[in-house]
Amino acid sequence: MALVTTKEMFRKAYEGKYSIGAFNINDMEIIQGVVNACKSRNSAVILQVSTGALKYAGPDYLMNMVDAAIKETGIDIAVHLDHGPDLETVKKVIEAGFTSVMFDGSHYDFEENVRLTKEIVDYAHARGVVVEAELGVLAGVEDDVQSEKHVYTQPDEAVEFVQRTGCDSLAIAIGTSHGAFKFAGTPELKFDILEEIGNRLPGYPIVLHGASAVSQEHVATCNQFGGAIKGAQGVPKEMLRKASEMAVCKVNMDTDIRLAMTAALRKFLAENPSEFDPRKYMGAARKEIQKLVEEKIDDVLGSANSMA
Ligand SMILES: O=C(CO)COP(=O)(O)O
Ligand SMILES: O=C[C@H](O)COP(=O)(O)O
Ligand SMILES: [Zn+2]
Ligand SMILES: [Zn+2]
Repeated sequence: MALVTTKEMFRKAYEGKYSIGAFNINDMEIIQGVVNACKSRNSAVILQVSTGALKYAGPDYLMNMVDAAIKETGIDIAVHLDHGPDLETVKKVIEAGFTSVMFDGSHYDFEENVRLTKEIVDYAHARGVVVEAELGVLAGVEDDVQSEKHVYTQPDEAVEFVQRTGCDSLAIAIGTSHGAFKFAGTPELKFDILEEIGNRLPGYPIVLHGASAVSQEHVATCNQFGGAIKGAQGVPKEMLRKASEMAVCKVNMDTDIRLAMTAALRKFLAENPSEFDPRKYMGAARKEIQKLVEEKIDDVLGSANSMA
């Protein structure tokens, strides 16, 4: 049982052809739902914190809840900064005890991304913290930057980028995007790019952002009980499974947690109109998150017993 970096997790995941789930955390119920599922499956996990979550909950609240989760469950947990924008934020979370940071320089040009990422890597490695970087741009809104089209990661650039920066893992763009509306038509991912990067960087862990599957059941439940979420579509489970068997070692999911939580809350409150005890409705949300994460481990990630 420990607070760990992702180093050993990724080594085992790569060899075992599975991936580790990286779930965004914002409050206690999300943390508990996720780690209870991981405990029940004996799975390692990454809990990741966006700058929005840092603002909402604060690094110390989140870190102390994660410490409690480790104590309670005994599972291996890495605490990771998601889409870190600058060195200042990186310094702040390392100070709070995070074991892994992402620097997202994907919206800079290649040379600037290399330079800034290298600076973060030097700072983090000197403190025993690992670094995820990003190359290529996901379509949609990312880090407050809107991109109409995917800018797929070029395998040549990926190899050069990893060699020059020394980053520990790399997020690539192969057609996924953030949020609940990933594809207008038939879902398609560029597996040829992932395959080539995997061949050119053997043993190197690749990260897939925007990897929520968007449960149609959760969307339907939201809509049945007062929601208005139209045309939501995620990455098909089989594609995520395939990516996990390839070089992808970290699968990022936030939207799926949001949908599970919202569906459970809407349903509970609609069906129990006289109830106003937060422990009842937040408890229902926590339970739904746990069920979601257990299904992820079983059907998508393949990370059960990764603690053994
Ligand atoms: O990539 C993510 C966080 O970095 C989350 O992606 P989703 O929006 O698909 O859940
Ligand atoms: O990549 C983005 C994550 O889904 C986090 O979203 P957020 O910035 O709204 O917390
Ligand atoms: Zn980005
Ligand atoms: Zn992301």
